[in-house]
Amino acid sequence: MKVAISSDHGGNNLRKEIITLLDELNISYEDFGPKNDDSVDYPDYAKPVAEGVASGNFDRGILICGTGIGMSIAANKVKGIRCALVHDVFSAEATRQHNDSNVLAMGERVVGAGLARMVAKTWLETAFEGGRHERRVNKLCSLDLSRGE
Ligand SMILES: O=C(CO)[C@H](O)[C@H](O)[C@H](O)COP(=O)(O)O
Repeated sequence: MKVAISSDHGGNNLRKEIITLLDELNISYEDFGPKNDDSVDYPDYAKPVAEGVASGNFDRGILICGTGIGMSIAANKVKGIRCALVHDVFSAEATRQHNDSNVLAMGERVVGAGLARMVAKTWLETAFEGGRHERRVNKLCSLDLSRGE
């Protein structure tokens, strides 16, 4: 599995924690920054991760900002992205099993590093269940087409 990861300034510390987790799990990744703590705009950092996943260059994406909300809104505007904003382990498992989410968003100002690591590990290690959920995910994908770009 190859993961793309980025944050804004509000998620820099948690991004570093999650990168440590990816190293521990031997999961390959590309870090899209930012490279310092300057204030930046989250859509600029969501874009390369979401587009990298949508294009197939990466299997999954992880996005972190202060709340995770801005990053999740931005990512879900990219066709093919199912970004889940998650701060608990139950939802991390459920969104992989039921939604086949391909991007995880978290907020550094919302969740502690210990729980965020558990959320990310669960999300990375849980498989999509398929079955009835596949029909629903296909309907999600068809909503992309109805945007009429
Ligand atoms: O997009 C967000 C809110 O939904 C993120 O939490 C951002 O990190 C936040 O808006 C950044 O705020 P700041 O006051 O510029 O640090």
